[in-house]
Amino acid sequence: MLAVQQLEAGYGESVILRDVTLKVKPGQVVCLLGRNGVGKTTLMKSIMGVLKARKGKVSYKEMDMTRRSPGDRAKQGIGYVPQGREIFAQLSVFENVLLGLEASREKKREIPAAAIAQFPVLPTMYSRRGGDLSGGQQQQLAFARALASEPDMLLLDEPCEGIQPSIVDDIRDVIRLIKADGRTAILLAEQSLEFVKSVGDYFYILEKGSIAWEGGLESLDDEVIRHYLTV
Ligand SMILES: Nc1ncnc2c1ncn2[C@@H]1O[C@H](COP(=O)(O)OP(=O)(O)OP(=O)(O)O)[C@@H](O)[C@H]1O
Repeated sequence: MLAVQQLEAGYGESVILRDVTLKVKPGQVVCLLGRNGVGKTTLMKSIMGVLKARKGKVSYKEMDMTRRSPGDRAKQGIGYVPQGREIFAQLSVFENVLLGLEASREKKREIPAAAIAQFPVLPTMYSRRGGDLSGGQQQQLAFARALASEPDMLLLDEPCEGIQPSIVDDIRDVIRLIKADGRTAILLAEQSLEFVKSVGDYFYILEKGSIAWEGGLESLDDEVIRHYLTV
């Protein structure tokens, strides 16, 4: 479904990602792990097209996306919940969700019920400004905005960062529901091992901008964790 091949990307003079190759199959939850600053967000941005690849290829559903715009990638069915959420503070909660509809493949007028079903608090806040919501509520809004386009691939960049435990549990439930439904694949960058182990099917570990390890849940043992993830 998603294939990243020998990707190189960076900022200005600095090369951050080198020779990154990974795959996400339909319906799979693939987790991207690694210590702070190894390049997880840079990889997410490169897959979404917010950051241009310098070398290598990003393909989605067998289509070469490497030179396509982020909007184009969204229209092909890639949803993105960026790190830090990037809610439009001055727009209302409703307008923020509507922005997700803009990315839909077909021109839809109504927010799909499934996009907000897991976040019942959001409709009660539709007229409030996005910037007035708490961090956890903003994260729910970022999910709803991404789900409004009914993506079949969802990029989640550290969705639990700075979020209170009850909302983390809600996010876990949403990911599990998406997984059980089987229609949307997920690439999840996350620091919390406990969280990724509870939802992930397959794991990649980034170290200094390259894939240093990959494997299934059973092989993500204490030795791997100590070697690549312990700070
Ligand atoms: N806009 C930018 N300009 C220059 N360098 C950047 C920029 N964004 C990130 N970097 C650098 O790229 C490297 C990788 O950062 P990135 O945010 O991708 O890592 P990460 O694994 O997502 O880290 P974290 O878990 O802390 O979010 C870091 O050294 C960071 O300082």
